[in-house]
Amino acid sequence: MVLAEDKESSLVELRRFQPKVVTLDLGLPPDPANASAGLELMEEILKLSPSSKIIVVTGNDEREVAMKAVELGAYDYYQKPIQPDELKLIINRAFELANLEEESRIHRRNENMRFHGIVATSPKMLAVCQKIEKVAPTDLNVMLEGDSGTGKEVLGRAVHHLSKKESKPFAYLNCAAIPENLLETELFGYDAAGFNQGQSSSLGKIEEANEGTLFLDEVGMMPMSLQAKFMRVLTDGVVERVGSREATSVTLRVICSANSQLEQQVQEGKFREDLYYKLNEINISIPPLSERDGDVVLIARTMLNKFNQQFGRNIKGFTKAAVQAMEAYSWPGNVRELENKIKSAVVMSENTQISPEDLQIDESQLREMPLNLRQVREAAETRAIQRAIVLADGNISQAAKLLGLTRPTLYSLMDKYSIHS
Ligand SMILES: Nc1ncnc2c1ncn2[C@@H]1O[C@H](COP(=O)(O)OP(=O)(O)OP(=O)(O)O)[C@@H](O)[C@H]1O
Repeated sequence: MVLAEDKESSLVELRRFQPKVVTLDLGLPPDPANASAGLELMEEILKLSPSSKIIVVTGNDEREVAMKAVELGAYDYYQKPIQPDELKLIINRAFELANLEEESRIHRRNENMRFHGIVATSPKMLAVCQKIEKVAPTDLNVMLEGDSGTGKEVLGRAVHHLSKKESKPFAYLNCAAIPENLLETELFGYDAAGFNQGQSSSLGKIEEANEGTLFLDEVGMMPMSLQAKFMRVLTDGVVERVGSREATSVTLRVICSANSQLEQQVQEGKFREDLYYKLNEINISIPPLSERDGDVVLIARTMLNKFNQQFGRNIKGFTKAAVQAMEAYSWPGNVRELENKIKSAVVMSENTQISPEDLQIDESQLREMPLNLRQVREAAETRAIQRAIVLADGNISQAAKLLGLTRPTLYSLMDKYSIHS
């Protein structure tokens, strides 16, 4: 419990402690008989800490003032003389409500963060998630472009789960992982009747995905001969299995992933232009991890929890030096590399906190920092704010406290740097 005797000291304590519940006697010095200073203070408290529950304490004959306070945002009022047991009851109820509201805020935020397995807080990735939400319900084909390990597959699956086809099949095929001669049967299926080799017929991924979504990973690796055949599936809506002349109707939405060289492949005649445009109805470009301010630490913490559970470990967090190293590292292998480094650190570390050595970060890959002072300051402020928000689990009051700022100042900085909680 924190006590304050006047307006100034109560505002100082409020900034320091961000209390969940405040009891406020409206009769403040220097004129305790007049409630107007008390009401003004109440409004200031609510501006600084909107989630605080304020219980105003008024004189016995000040019911009207009490009602006015409630109208202005007080949670409840209590008329003197004080009966400790009664007041305690009201205070306990206020704490319960404040806790419930906080839980629900955390829950809502976690829901947002767990956007189908995608952990993100950076403006760039939040913009990608917004695009995905927008495009998912349309039936347009989507091309996800980005470097290896940036999360194209998880995002592709999110498109399917957010689409009208969620309850329909989702079939996945990695065009780079299957030898060229087997890719055709994987994709189009196989009809044993056309051959005499004792093999049984099989359904291809196209038919498997019928009425749902087909995800083609690394579509740029599809050989030219199959590109022509696949283009026919998309334009005519029919598929013929290898060894068969019979055409089966299919309706498909295709999501594919590609690296940044696909457009060049098209220019060089190595990938069909018509297929490229058919698959690229919507293009979503996924930024490398090094361009996602604040994501590294957030993803690292999420993965630490996941691997602690998976491997029965109890590593508490990251040392300051580890956080700095993670932020300065360029992550050429993107999220997959981060995932692997955290996994190996969780399994191997002998410490309670993960150190830079546990992460085996290659120091030659640490990024150079800019020299321009404004840029340095802005980047540092952005990172510090994002880190504080992550450490405070999204609680802005808590984050402001960690940063030594007031909530309104933090909000205006978040606005300035387009940081979302
Ligand atoms: N934003 C994210 N939050 C949490 N996990 C992620 C995120 N992005 C990727 N991952 C994880 O990182 C790993 C690599 O992601 P994914 O396979 O989707 O990348 P990719 O771009 O398809 O890679 P590649 O091009 O090499 O196939 C996966 O284990 C995935 O779950």
